[in-house]
Amino acid sequence: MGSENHYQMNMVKGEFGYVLEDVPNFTDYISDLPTYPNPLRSNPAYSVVKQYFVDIDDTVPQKIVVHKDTPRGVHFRRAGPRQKVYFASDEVQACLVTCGGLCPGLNTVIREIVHSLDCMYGVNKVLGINGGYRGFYSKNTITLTPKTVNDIHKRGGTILGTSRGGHDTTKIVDSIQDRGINQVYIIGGDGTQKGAAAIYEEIRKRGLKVVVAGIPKTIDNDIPVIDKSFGFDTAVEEAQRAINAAHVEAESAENGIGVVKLMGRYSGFIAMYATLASRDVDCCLIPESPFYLEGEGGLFEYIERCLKENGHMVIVIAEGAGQELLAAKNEEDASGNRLLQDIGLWISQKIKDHFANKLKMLLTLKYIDPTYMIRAIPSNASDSVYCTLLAQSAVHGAMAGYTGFTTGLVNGRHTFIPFNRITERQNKVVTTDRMWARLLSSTNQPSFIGPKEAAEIGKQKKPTTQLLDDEDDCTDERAGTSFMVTSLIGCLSCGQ
Ligand SMILES: Nc1ncnc2c1ncn2[C@@H]1O[C@H](COP(=O)(O)OP(=O)(O)OP(=O)(O)O)[C@@H](O)[C@H]1O
Ligand SMILES: O=P(O)(O)OC[C@H]1O[C@](O)(CO)[C@@H](O)[C@@H]1O
Ligand SMILES: [Mg+2]
Repeated sequence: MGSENHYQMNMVKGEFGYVLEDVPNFTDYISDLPTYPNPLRSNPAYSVVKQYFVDIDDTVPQKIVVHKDTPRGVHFRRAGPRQKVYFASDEVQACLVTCGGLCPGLNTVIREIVHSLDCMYGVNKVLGINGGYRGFYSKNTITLTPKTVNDIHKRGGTILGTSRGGHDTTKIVDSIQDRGINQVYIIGGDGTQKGAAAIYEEIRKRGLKVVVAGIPKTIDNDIPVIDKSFGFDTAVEEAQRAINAAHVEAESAENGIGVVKLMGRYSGFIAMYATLASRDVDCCLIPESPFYLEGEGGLFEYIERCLKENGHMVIVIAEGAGQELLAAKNEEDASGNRLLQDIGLWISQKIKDHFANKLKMLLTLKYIDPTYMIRAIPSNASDSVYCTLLAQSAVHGAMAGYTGFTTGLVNGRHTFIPFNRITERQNKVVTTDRMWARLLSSTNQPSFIGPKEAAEIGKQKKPTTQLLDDEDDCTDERAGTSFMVTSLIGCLSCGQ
């Protein structure tokens, strides 16, 4: 076994190409810390469960499809309760913060962290940071108890409020120190996890016994490594209502077209899965697959064909699709994310103009933008269970002295993932993988790839049985989970 220690990740190498990308622990930078038996041992609910505690050597492979001679590859530490903990119950002062955009399930995660700390570990000092990162140094905190958070999972949004921008590492860590906080739970997307990594690094530099635990939140499902993010199933489910409405409108009119815009700034997962689930969608446009309007193989030609054949059609478009076709806006939000133009409105106008002016064809187009309505609802049943398990994993990890980690589901198992693995790239739909092919074959839409480009892609293609090893390939395979979408279709990223 060899090992390399970095601030954000401890890499342990074993035999047969085994690699453990381990998360930091207090023991990496603080010596002689006292430990305590896990209070769950005497908890009537859990004490009877056989093998309740996770073995120190349990790890979860990132790739589950292997050949007999392939290296064992990257593994992550399995989440779950440990025999020993690094905090006495009355020593813990925890805090929770939510950052970035809204997502179904935020309140469920908040509730479950507060409840897990209390019911499992007897921790009852928990603060809520108001209004995202800037709340650490510019707002009052709120006290969170099992009673005050008891019903919040039934509501959308976040009871703590959220914001973009305002991440000031020094001020945040000063505030953590001043308030005597020693467990920080940070719920948010890719930007938030980058901010959490900076907070963890500063805490470590100061040598503080303070856990930084991330819970990945992204309605767009744009966080890599994990099987999927909470709220995604809910978003796909809720999107069906908008697609159904668009279909009803389109079907009821002569040459009816329904256009539905769904969220997905850089990743078109919601649009892709909502399309696959619906069966009423004739065309799905996502940021990862550039498209064009005019000429052979273009969108207008396809629309004309659909209208001739069926008399109506439904188009789903992700908000980040086709942005290159619009005049650049060059504006950013407070976190530095590029502000997008309304592609749904733009494309609706283009379609109307084309059919009225060029083809002199009468059509009825209805544009539906349900994006914020979808984001604002509470989590559905399967996401609620997922949120609960993520929250419990974060609490178990924190109590066991792990820090600088994000909790996440990898191949259906809960794991602790180093921040740098979560923040180094974005999860995107891979248009050369099977899932996008399934979508194209289900809608019959053009691939918008010219014959020349297709030949190029064909040349680059690896043999079909080759296992995927480099970072652009699918690293998100998962075992069948009980979740609605994943269990039916497989890997969200690559469609294996
Ligand atoms: N590179 C970074 N370093 C430190 N903080 C960051 C960084 N990127 C973003 N943040 C902070 O993280 C918070 C959330 O970031 P952002 O608005 O990009 O949302 P997000 O977490 O990516 O969620 P989503 O994009 O899903 O809405 C903001 O307060 C922002 O200042
Ligand atoms: O309007 P806001 O709050 O900046 O959020 C919009 C963005 O947030 C997201 O929902 C991600 O959280 C994106 O899909 C979307 O582009
Ligand atoms: Mg983001």
